Amino acid sequence: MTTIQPAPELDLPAPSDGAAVQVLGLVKRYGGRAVVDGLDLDVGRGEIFALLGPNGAGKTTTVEILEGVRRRDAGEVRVLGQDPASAGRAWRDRVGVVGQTTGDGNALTVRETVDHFARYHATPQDGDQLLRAVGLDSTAGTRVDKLSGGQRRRLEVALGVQGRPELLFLDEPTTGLDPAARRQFWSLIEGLRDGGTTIVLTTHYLDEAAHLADRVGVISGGRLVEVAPPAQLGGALRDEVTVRWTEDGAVRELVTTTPAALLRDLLAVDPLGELPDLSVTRPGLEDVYLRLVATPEGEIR
Ligand SMILES: Nc1ncnc2c1ncn2[C@@H]1O[C@H](COP(=O)(O)OP(=O)(O)OP(=O)(O)O)[C@@H](O)[C@H]1O
Repeated sequence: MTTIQPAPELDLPAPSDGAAVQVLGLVKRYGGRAVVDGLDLDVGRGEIFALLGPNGAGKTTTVEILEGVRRRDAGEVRVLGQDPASAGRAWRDRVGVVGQTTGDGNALTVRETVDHFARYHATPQDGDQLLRAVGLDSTAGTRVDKLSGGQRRRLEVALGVQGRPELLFLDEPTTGLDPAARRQFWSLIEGLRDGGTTIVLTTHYLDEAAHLADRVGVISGGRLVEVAPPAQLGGALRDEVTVRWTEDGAVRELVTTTPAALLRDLLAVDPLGELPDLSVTRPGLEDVYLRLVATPEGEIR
């Protein structure tokens, strides 16, 4: 059985004030088609912000523009107070990036890789501490091309936080990790947040967004359709309760914002009657999310 250890403490930068990310009217087009289409976004310092959205919604494009590795066609972007399109080396040192996994390996060991990349940072994390934090201390002598997919992902996360970034971008960080490794990763991220690091992550896992994020932004068709703390996502949609029961052998279903009144009305028809198989269900995060990203025709955008 795998024991989930709390992530060891990392040595982190002191938090500073002001917004970490400010985006206004961001547009990115490919071949005349806007894949990011007037996106506005603010992320506060010290916040964990999760971008959720279906395949092709524009998450990676947005995050890569914020990282300064993709050009935008229009809009204002400030990341740690600077425009990433023109920011220099000193800014790059303050930003950590963990992109979508490449699956590439090399003949260096895990430890050699960590030591190699340490040279690129002014004040890198201690290598032993870093490998312990991502659960790779017992794999330090293994060649990178011999790692499992999940172990490689841990190494990529280690390299992303090695320079003690003030702001960390994580693109689908736990894709390919087993449940225990995901939990360990979550505690690593919480440790970073507790130390003052701002984190912007993209994910397809609703439980991950619900567990980690202070706020979730739902992106669909290149626009942010909603931003809220996970428990408040969907606003009024959350009040739409589904009441189900069986009547004359058939399942009946009604959606209402006033379930008590509906039940009173149903029982008033036959006060001594029963409502077999009665259930009253509030929508979960997944129901709300699917409604937010659906087109008026009910398809996923
Ligand atoms: N270099 C490119 N040239 C042309 N189209 C692109 C390019 N990169 C991305 N796209 C298109 O832009 C749209 C948004 O892609 P993006 O990768 O940002 O989506 P995503 O929300 O990250 O999706 P996923 O969840 O699948 O990773 C998609 O339709 C994609 O095909």
